[in-house]
Amino acid sequence: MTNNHVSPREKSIVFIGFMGVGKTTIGKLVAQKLYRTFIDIDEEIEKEYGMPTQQIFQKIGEKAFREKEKSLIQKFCTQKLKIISVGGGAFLQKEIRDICLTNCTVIALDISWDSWKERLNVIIDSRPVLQGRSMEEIEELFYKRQEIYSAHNSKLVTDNLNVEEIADYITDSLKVAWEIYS
Ligand SMILES: Nc1ncnc2c1ncn2[C@@H]1O[C@H](COP(=O)(O)OP(=O)(O)O)[C@@H](O)[C@H]1O
Ligand SMILES: O=C(O)C1=C[C@@H](OP(=O)(O)O)[C@@H](O)[C@H](O)C1
Ligand SMILES: [Mg+2]
Repeated sequence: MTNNHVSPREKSIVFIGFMGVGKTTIGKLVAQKLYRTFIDIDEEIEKEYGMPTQQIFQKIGEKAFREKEKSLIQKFCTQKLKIISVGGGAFLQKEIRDICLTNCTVIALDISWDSWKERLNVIIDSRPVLQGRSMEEIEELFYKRQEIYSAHNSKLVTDNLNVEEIADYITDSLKVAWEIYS
């Protein structure tokens, strides 16, 4: 089942981008502004396993996490009218990229390395992928991952914007696009 036949207005919206760029925060705000249901795929995975991501990686392993990530993305991204934030590693899987791009409007949130590194302290405890890596290794991962985020419908560079400004900009842009295509 796909929902690639649905109108742009009804398509679910998916936020992608590197860990800590703001997908969960912005997704939640955009959902509120558009009166839509918000789904955070990491939160759904955590609910299924009954433990935080950190523990899922430690006790069950990344492979199981990635399988669950794929099946939940398949489940929610084929529904209409949802606002969905996927984890920063989701687009490593081609199947996930295809599901999202076929069924949804994919918005990439981008940030420069200089701005992002200020955020590392806030996020590191809950991001197993970043732990035990040097700053140089994290920087390398940051740039390597940019390739997978290039598969999108639109992109916003978020440097120097607060979360309200970002959510307002995205909401307004979506409304304009929906008017044009209606
Ligand atoms: N535009 C922004 N400016 C400042 N802090 C931000 C911004 N967007 C997100 N944050 C903060 O960065 C951290 C990571 O945000 P989060 O939404 O969890 O990112 P992601 O889901 O992409 O990993 C949170 O503490 C959040 O409050
Ligand atoms: O980039 C990644 O590999 C991951 C990103 C995380 O989500 P956020 O991008 O919301 O931090 C979460 O899915 C998990 O820790 C793995
Ligand atoms: Mg998140």
